[in-house]
Amino acid sequence: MFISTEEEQISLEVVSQLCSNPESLDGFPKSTPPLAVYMDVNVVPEHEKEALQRTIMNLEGDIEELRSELRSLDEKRREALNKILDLKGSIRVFCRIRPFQSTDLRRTREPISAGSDKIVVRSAGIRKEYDFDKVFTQETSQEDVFVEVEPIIRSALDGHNVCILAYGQTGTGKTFTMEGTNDQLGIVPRALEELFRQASQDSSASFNFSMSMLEVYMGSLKDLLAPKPAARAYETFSKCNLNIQTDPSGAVEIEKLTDVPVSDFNQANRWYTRGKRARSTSWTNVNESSSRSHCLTRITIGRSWGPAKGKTEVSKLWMVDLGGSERLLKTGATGQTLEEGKAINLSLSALGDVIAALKRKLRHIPYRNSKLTQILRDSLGDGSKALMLVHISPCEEDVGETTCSLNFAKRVRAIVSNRELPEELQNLREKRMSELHEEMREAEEKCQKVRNKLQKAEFLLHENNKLFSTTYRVLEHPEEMPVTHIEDLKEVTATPRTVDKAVRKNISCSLPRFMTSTVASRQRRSAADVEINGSARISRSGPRSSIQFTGSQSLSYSDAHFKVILRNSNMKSRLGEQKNLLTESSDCNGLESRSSSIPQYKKGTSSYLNLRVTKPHHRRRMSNLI
Ligand SMILES: Nc1ncnc2c1ncn2[C@@H]1O[C@H](COP(=O)(O)OP(=O)(O)OP(=O)(O)O)[C@@H](O)[C@H]1O
Repeated sequence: MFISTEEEQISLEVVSQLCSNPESLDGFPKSTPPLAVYMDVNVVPEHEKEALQRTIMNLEGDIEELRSELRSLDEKRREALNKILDLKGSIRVFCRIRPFQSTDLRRTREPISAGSDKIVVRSAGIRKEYDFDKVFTQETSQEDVFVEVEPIIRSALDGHNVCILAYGQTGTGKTFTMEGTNDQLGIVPRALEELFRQASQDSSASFNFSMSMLEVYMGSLKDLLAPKPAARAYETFSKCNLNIQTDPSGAVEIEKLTDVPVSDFNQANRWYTRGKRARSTSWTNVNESSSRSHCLTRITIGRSWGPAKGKTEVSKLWMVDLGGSERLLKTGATGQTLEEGKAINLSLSALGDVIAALKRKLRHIPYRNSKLTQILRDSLGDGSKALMLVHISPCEEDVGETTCSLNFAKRVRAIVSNRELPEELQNLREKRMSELHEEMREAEEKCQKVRNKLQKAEFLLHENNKLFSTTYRVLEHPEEMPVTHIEDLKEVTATPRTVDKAVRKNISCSLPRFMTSTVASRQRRSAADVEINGSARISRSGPRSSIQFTGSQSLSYSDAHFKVILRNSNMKSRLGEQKNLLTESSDCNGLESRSSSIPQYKKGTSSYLNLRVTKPHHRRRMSNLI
């Protein structure tokens, strides 16, 4: 700490030395051996600084270890989840039955009966059974549906391409399942929320998200998040006919498709609402129902992990509300409606072919047969996960459509159901499944424990770093000094002007004329004072370091010892003993350059020198002054 007067800045180090050795004031400096003056002074002893540095280093080491432990646990959890999903099948098919509605013709006999993974249809004396990975009955809530969907969303965060498709006859609840309503949110908004929630909890990786929405209508692609003029009018549709590109690695990109970065759920949800609005208004010239097209929402997930988050990978989560499947003969569609129906049926049939080929592990997968399958190519193939939700109506009059949808599901499922496996294999599969679930649960539990430890260690590191920087940086940058220091400094610097003007006047008078302050120097000084006071105000509102200086460690100009020193220096000035030294140091250049011309015994030890030298980095604990 140093003290600033009108004409001199006096190191408190000198004050400290002098106060602890009052005799040195007499005949100073020639009558006493040179005092040891520490030019590089710190408020806190060096060993405390080192201890704090050691603590910080240890904490940094701990954090690195915890992070790597978290990474390997997360890797275990990912592997287990992946195996579970693979065992369950990388393409899974669920069925959801829409509840009866007031507009439905209710018959006493209901053609559909449901089990947890089975649907039975009875119609015209024929009974047909369909197996599913999961069946959602009319009572199933949106939340219960999402619980089953959630693991596949986690899998998208883990780096897999994922595709969730809602399939079914018009009016069976595809949009209800995907979008939902304001009070019964569907899969898309829930998935967006879940992605951001899980990403924020995953400290083993960092994530960034972007979002696109497009519509496939009669084989053409339309960007739903494009700037408004391009999205509004039907005439501009052709301009929105985007091209699908596939690179040699098989990754699909849609040329010029708007891809907006989204940083939180609210932002993503706003874009989603905008895309839905664009979908519902964009085709009003062409058709009245949005079910004439497929609506695709894509979330691109960038994941960085590993040491220094150096590894990155990108995955895609597609959520698709497919166009309604129709039996064209039954609806008696003609003209444009007939063409739309044909286009939808063709693309749905192409989708069925692709999924069935993938299920059967065929060598040729017919992706090229429709725009829809070209777009989803890299999210339906190897290493990706797909979930199809087939929607059916509970009504008797829709039983034909229902059977078509269930047959489609049977085809894409294309696996031997668990019940059809030999008992031994069934048991093995079940056993492996429960082992994997246990592995995953354990890994998740451990992850949580490590995460808690990591949080604590990071908090401690932050606090120690704060302590270090407030303590040691302040020593070098007094303007950043915590409030108690500032108060001390203010007391020391302000008091002379208000309390001890006479002392300053004496000092000033004792100096040769060329050493006294000019108008400009006074202006500079008052500007600096304003800065110090300003800093003090700012610092007061900021957090305080846990290392605080006590009142006893401050020194003011009203301090008796200090006045003695000032008087003494004043007296010596009057005697002209300082003249040479003061002249030498008055250029305010570095001490090094001056010291060469100073006799050895005065180098770094002369209190005279210190009385004159301004060394803003110098601070000294004041407790030994008292
Ligand atoms: N599980 C459900 N619970 C409550 N209401 C539902 C459910 N499924 C569908 N509905 C209601 O049924 C009606 C038709 O649903 P929706 O529009 O989602 O069908 P869709 O298959 O998307 O039709 P389209 O193919 O024409 O787009 C809506 O009013 C919707 O709210």
